[in-house]
Amino acid sequence: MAVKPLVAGNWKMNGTKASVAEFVAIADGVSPALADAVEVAVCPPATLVAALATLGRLPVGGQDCHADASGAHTGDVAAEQLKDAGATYVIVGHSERRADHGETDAVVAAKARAARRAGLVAIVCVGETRAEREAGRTLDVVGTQLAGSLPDGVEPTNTVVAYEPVWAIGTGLTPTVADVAEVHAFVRARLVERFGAAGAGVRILYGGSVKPSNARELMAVPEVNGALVGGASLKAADFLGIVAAYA
Ligand SMILES: O=C[C@H](O)COP(=O)(O)O
Repeated sequence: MAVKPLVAGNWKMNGTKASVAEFVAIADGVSPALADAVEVAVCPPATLVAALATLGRLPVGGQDCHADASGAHTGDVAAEQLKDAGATYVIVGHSERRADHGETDAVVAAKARAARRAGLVAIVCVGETRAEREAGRTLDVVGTQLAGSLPDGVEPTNTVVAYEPVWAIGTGLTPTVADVAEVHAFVRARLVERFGAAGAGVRILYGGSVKPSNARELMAVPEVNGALVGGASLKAADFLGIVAAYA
């Protein structure tokens, strides 16, 4: 099934009001022809979601959401609040959330359900640690995370999966093309097995040290339907250099 790729920037805990100019520079760099070929989105910190979304230039996403729609959860953001701020996407289950906040697969699935309830598309992250890869457990780990983190009823319109090997995030290291191909083929097979035809259309992004210099090679891997980009999404020139893999 032909799917339109997605390149999403995850600004993580970076950015202030001054970063709006960088977002505008990214949007300015996405020509109509490029926009036909690839969807480009930015997930800024929660403080900037409304400011960027209000511009109406590119889809915007949150980086996390609470499973509840409202209530006594100091410091958390509901999917409904992100939607209200103009978000289209929300990342859930990023390995930094899993590590820093002890998020389990069940918690991630509850957040993905919350995203759907609010009308957001959940970008559900999975990926193995270095120790797990070295122990030959990559597919086991990714399979378990997928089974536990994806709620029932996944459709291409409500869910994106991001495969992000933890050891590749922010390190400059990437898996070989063959390793990326193996994991993405595995993820696709699991999606189709569980969700049937819908699973064939769900976009599977690769994330972890994607740069302008390696984007073309990584984006050409079968079943890689785009990228989730951290550090290189903070500068418009770098991010657009990655998006250009689809030009
Ligand atoms: O969500 C994005 C990933 O964690 C990748 O980060 P990175 O591109 O800085 O390696």
